[in-house]
Amino acid sequence: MVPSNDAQDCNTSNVRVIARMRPPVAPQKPDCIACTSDTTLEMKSQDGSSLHFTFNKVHGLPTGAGNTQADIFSDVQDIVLSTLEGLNGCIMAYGQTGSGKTYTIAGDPESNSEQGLLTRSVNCLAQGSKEITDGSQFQVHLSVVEIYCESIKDLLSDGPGSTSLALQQDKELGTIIAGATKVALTDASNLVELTQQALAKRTVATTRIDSSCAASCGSTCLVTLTVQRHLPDGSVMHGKLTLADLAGSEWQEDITEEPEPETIEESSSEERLPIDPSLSALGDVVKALADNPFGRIPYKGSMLTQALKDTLNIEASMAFIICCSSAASNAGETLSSVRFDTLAKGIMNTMQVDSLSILADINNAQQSLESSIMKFMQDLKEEEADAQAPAVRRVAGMLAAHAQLKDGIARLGKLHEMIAMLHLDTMMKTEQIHEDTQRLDERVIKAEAKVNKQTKRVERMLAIGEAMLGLENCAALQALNLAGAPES
Ligand SMILES: Nc1ncnc2c1ncn2[C@@H]1O[C@H](COP(=O)(O)OP(=O)(O)OP(=O)(O)O)[C@@H](O)[C@H]1O
Repeated sequence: MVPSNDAQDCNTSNVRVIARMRPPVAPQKPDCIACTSDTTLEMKSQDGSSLHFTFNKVHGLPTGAGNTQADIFSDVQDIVLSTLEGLNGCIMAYGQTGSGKTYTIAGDPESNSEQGLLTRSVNCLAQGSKEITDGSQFQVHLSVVEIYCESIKDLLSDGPGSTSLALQQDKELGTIIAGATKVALTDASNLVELTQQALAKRTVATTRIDSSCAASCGSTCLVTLTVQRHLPDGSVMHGKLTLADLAGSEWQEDITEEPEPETIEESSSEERLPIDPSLSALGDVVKALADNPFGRIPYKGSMLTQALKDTLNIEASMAFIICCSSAASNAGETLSSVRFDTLAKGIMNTMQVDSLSILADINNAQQSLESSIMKFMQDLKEEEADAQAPAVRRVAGMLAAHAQLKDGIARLGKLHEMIAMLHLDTMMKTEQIHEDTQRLDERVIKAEAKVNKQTKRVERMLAIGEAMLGLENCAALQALNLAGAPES
């Protein structure tokens, strides 16, 4: 069996699998596993046959990529930074006890070169948030818990209830560990103390028979960095990064007997289960994601998989760091670890197949849409020819009606103007007539007064005339009398 997945670019794939070889510790037995390039591992069996495994990146001697803590971080740095954009990510260290999982995740926070992914991630978030200049405000919180025998313990607190925390669903934040201490971080300055405190509180991993548990358990440490980004428009983005230092991946049959150097054939049985039930559940989730990432994923299988739900899905970025030893005595475990990689790579392949089939669907849909549009255009052209003449006539009729209407409106406007002028003229004339009438009235009054005056004069003259006539008559009578006219 030779897994033959092609290596993907380590910094672009949503799911990446990285192998990290732990340097041999003297006096380990001769190497049985070696890096053959910075993406391939070769595992030699005692009979001279060999298996080859391909990863996104292989770190270790003699020909693998650099194996420093900084080298490992550079493979996952983009996942860390994506949390500033409101995305989720998960980086898991998987491998047998002593293979370097804690060294990879925590390292030595006091030493610059030995700092693990945690300290480097916090520094990276602090630097990355400074480089975002759109006015966003960032808050980063750290919580560290241990999952041991399906019980969640707060590693940053000794308070009451800190040993049996529960998982809860939050509308905005997704899956949260209720009551877990959250420490606000601005930089990595207090990480030395916090990391030491958390490591000291961690249950000593019991990968051999554990009398306190029904099933033998290992201790998994989950370090969560939550990022809140307050945007200038008032909205808030949430990103979450989980660093998982998984329980040792020893296999069940190994706990009953001292490990013997195995042949590859003996150790390649796929029936065996990891010693830690939560690792079995993790394997189920990874397998389900590989088979059908849009199907039902069995997160409920363990506390670990439930806690990882937000960061272990196809919308999140995932990195599996397979820590392994090159020593022959660890061949069985190393083979199991790299087999886990095959599962994880299955997710990657399924996602690629899915995206390829989605792309193919989109292409098909696009092609059928294009041909529908072409046909529609053709039909339209034909119909246009038939429909054009009556349509043009209709339009011409409408244009003529419109012109008539415009003309009518213009004439109406002129008429309105004329009426207004006429009205003004009538008003002016009425006023003139009114003034003339007044003047006439005044003249009539004056004339009447004059006539009255004349009439009175005439009446007076008449009266004088009558009086004179009377006097004349009297005088004539007197003269007659004086002349001796007979008395009557
Ligand atoms: N790549 C490495 N370079 C240098 N030292 C390493 C490396 N990997 C592991 N070590 C050393 O090996 C020892 C065991 O490593 P570590 O504790 O990280 O293993 P582990 O896988 O976490 O084991 P456990 O499952 O018991 O927690 C430590 O002393 C660590 O410093």
